[in-house]
Amino acid sequence: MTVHTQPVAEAPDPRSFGLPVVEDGSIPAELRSLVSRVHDLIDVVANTGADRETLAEAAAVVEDLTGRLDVDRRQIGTMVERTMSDGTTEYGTITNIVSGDTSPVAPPLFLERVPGGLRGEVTLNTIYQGPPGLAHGGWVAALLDQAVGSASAVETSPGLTAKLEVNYRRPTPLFTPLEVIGRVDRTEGRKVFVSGEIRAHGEVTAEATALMIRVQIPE
Ligand SMILES: CCCCCCCCCCCCCC(=O)SCCNC(=O)CCNC(=O)[C@H](O)C(C)(C)COP(=O)(O)OP(=O)(O)OC[C@H]1O[C@@H](n2cnc3c(N)ncnc32)[C@H](O)[C@@H]1OP(=O)(O)O
Repeated sequence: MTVHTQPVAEAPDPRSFGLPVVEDGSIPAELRSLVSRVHDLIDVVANTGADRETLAEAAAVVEDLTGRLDVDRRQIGTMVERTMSDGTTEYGTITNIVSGDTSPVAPPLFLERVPGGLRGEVTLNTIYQGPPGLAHGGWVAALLDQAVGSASAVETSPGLTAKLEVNYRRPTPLFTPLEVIGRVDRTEGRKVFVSGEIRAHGEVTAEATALMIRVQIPE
């Protein structure tokens, strides 16, 4: 068995997989603003007590907007290139449901490099509600999957999750800053063993171990 503690490969350029890449700085501020407002809209719509006339008007306005915006769709698999605070270049899928720049559903989770992995902070609203006032377990798993998958990508090279085990230690609250951590524990060829956790008020609410399989880079 070979155990690597150092990066085992250069991060591949997604263009070599035939994927389009946009720089995060080239995403228009107006689009970022729209994404943020639609995120708020989803939360409001899920909880509104507005009267029927207002609801009908809102549905018509949203239908009209949807039609106007449904032009020039990006190619599926479009990636965003960003430079992390330590200078590392990172790639992420632009509509990634957890951290995509243009996904209105994403919390979003932005992760920064720390020794051995990545760390981020996120606060969840009712979009992510499962039990009353608490995060849905599937979303807790999604946050952890993203954190450990991204940690694996920046510490070694990108891969897919082969196995993810989550221990739910405490309920994960909504409207509370959450610390999300992912790290690489060891690598063995294409296998990357990773772990992570979510903390609320410093207490671990969920922890995960996972196995990532690094994708093979085209020659
Ligand atoms: C450039 C692009 C940038 C992208 C940026 C991404 C950012 C990341 C953020 C994303 C975050 C979100 C992340 C997501 O959402 S990833 C999306 C969710 N995951 C998937 O859809 C993955 C589906 N599964 C597969 O595609 C294949 O099974 C994979 C690719 C995983 C392996 O199929 P592949 O044909 O390639 O490999 P192999 O079969 O030769 O196996 C190789 C080795 O691995 C061992 N093994 C395999 N499976 C398991 C298992 N379950 N338990 C234990 N061991 C397992 C196997 O025994 C062998 O070991 P060894 O015999 O060598 O010792």
